Amino acid sequence: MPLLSIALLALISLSALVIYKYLIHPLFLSPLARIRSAHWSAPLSRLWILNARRQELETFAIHAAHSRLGPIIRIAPNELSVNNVDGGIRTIYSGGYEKGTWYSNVFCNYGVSPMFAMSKHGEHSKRKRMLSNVYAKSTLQGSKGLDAITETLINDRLIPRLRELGASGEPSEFYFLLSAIVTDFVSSYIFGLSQGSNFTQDPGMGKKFFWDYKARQRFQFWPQDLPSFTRWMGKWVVPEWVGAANGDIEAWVMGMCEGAEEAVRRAEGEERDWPTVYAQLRSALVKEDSAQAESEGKDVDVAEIVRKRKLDTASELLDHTLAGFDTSSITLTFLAWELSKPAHIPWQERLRSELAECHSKDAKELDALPILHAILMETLRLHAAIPGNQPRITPPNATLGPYTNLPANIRVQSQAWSLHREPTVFPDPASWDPSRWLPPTHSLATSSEAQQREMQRWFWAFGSGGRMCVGSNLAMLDMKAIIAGIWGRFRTEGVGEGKGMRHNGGYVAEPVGWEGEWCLLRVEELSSGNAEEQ
Ligand code: HEM
Repeated sequence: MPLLSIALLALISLSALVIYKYLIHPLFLSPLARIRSAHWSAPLSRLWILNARRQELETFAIHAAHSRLGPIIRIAPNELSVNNVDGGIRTIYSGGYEKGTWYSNVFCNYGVSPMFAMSKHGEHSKRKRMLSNVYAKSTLQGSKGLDAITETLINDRLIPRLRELGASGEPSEFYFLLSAIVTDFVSSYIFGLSQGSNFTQDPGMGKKFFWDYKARQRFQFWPQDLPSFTRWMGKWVVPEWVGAANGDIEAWVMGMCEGAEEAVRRAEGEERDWPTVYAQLRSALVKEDSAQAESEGKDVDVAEIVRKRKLDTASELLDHTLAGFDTSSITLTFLAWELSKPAHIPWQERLRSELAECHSKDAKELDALPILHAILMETLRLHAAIPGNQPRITPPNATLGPYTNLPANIRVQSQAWSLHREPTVFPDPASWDPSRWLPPTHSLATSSEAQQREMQRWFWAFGSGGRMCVGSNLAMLDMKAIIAGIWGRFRTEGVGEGKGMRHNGGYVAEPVGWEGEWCLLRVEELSSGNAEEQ
């Protein structure tokens, strides 16, 4: 056979193979071919979804596609999005579907994975068992240390700061203020009040951290979705200053860890200065490594274990600090904005009356207030801080809704944005209406008991299953304390058109801002009534 014919034959075979692999199989033969596509190109390439992710518009693109095509859609050759509870989030997030590398590509600190980024179930659940107890509702509500932290943060930091802002007569940026107070809250519980941040009284430091964090977040797409390409392109896609900002955050958290370690060694002082989460993780890691050393017949050296585990500890607690700061500040900023709209002033007044009736304002009592709870739940629904995709990887022979025998290693994702806008569950889903969450016996309630149960099943602000938010109870507690601290004695009013309060359409939905402003509010201190300290 002449050489030319052999080459031609090879070329034809290669072309046939390429056509089969990249056209015929994904379009007609793949088990995913039965599933409706969000975009004509989705069965053939990831370009459409990657482009939406790069522009941080994915959440909206996926939502529009679900609204058109139903609860299970194909968004790339090997990627699905699912917007359903039964046959959807209940299957995907209740075990068996691992996290994959999407999280570990960016959520590693000091080069070490915290539990959030651990891809395998075994190591993740071991770490989660070490920490769940300090974040349990009963632990938090019974913690004298947290009680004292709350009192200091609200009475000595937040209220005086609001008073200053009110007295100035100028509108104030609430995104900064709320970021500062939630960071102080979460870092004080983790590391102890004296070791935690004090951004509320030092807004300059708070802003530095805020901008370092934004730098870290803005370039996440590249290493997260295109890790090999990013390694190859380096600073051409992720500028060097992002690494520097990240380094500053790591150094700051390491400083808090070192302060907490000293507090543990001193083992005395006020309850509010005890580093609850740090001490718990330290003791669990020491226990684990001591057992290992004993089983190998070696001496146990606690100081050496603490030194060896320094980065594991810091990485875990950096993640909790950032998770607590970012999500709660976004939620509270949207809440402040909603409550300050002229149409929602009646909700502000109802909240104030409810708070006036509540005397001790301890965590348990605040938790039981229906209006406060309804306002927060409605904000978490409409303005979920993590409304974007939470990807997982299918195990072999997975079943999702009517689709059986799905292959392993398919990326599947759900998003709170769409679950929370399901009109059959949340009527008039685009409107902020706390009354839907009020108990059916309340005079302003609009949902029956059965509707409330259904809303709870679809409510996904904190995720679900084994990877659900470990800090959800702390978040609810600190946000309720902050809301009570503000609207118990201050009135707020929106300034301008709120153009900055549009959601980002990525994994996290912070308000995107407009000309350097997010949520500008005017604050006024009320002279009477609810002015008791917490
Ligand atoms: C409004 C406040 C909060 C919201 C809306 C929120 C939301 C979430 C969501 C949706 C997840 C699952 C994410 C995923 O799998 O992709 C998550 C996980 C997590 N959150 Fe939160 N969170 C909040 C506050 C906090 C706080 C205060 C902490 C601090 C302790 C925290 C620590 C974590 C951690 C460590 C995980 C990973 C859990 C695991 O891997 O098992 N979060 N959060």
